[in-house]
Amino acid sequence: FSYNPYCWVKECCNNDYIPGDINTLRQTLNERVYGQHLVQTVVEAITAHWNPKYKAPKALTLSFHGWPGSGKNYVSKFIAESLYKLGTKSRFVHHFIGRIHFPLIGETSKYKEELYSWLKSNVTYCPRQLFIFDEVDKMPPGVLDGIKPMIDYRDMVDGADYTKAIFIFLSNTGSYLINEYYEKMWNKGKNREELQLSDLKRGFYRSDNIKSNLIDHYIPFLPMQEKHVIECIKDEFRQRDVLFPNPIHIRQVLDFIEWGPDSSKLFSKTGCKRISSKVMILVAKHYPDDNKKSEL
Ligand SMILES: Nc1ncnc2c1ncn2[C@@H]1O[C@H](COP(=O)(O)OP(=O)(O)OP(=O)(O)O)[C@@H](O)[C@H]1O
Repeated sequence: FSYNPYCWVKECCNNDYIPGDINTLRQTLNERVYGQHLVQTVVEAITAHWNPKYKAPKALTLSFHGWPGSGKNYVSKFIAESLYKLGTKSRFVHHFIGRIHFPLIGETSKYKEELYSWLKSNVTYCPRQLFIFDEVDKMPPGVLDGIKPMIDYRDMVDGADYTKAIFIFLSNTGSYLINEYYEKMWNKGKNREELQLSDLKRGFYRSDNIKSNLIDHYIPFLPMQEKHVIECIKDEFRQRDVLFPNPIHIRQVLDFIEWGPDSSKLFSKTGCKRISSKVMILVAKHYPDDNKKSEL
């Protein structure tokens, strides 16, 4: 552990606090994220990015696209938790939300300036920062222009080195395109896992908030089908100590979910969102504390 007593009590910019545990990330994404085989690209990208051998030429920029409730925030949380000892509570992990942090179009230049100096002071203190921008599609256009020099191919920008930073942009942009493409595949009887990154890339280029040549990896999140939602429901029961929920109760949660599109009713319109409140009610009603672990 660190010899600096300050670091015994406060988070420091060192390997103890930033272990960059890629193996845990790989395993967690494999085991806990359902139906998103393409997210493994993230593991490869981060492995290469933080390996000094490869000398990253720029900050790593990942752009997650997809339907609500398909796992974009969920995966970002796992990235933060495996790279930083304090996870999302780390002072090196920053989460900006479009509608909350940048609500007003008229304030665009102010946001741009503030964002620039905020990012700069953080990266100057510790280069291994994680910046997550959620709801990118709901930010006033132009806010992210201010950070372009920081994610471009440059060793130093204004005295700061951004090449070890990671930027993740989350949005629903392109989700109709992803869903339509996947529905067509499904109609042809193809497997979900046959979908490749390259199949969808062109669509993202057209509808992007940031200059597409500065994004290193576009990750499409596929819409959630019934079998994935069932897994999410079981997770919610497990979190409340119900290891073997009654299938009738799983069905009751499924019945609350709306399915679309009209042509196939293949996907949950809310992905795996809004499940927990339903599960909570069922657990309170049907699983008294003393027999939670067994099937009722
Ligand atoms: N692919 C998935 N595998 C397992 N659980 C998932 C998955 N997608 C979503 N969930 C569950 O649903 C919750 C909500 O998902 P999440 O917040 O990641 O959605 P999102 O894609 O970020 O949606 P939005 O576009 O509305 O921000 C997660 O906290 C998780 O519990």
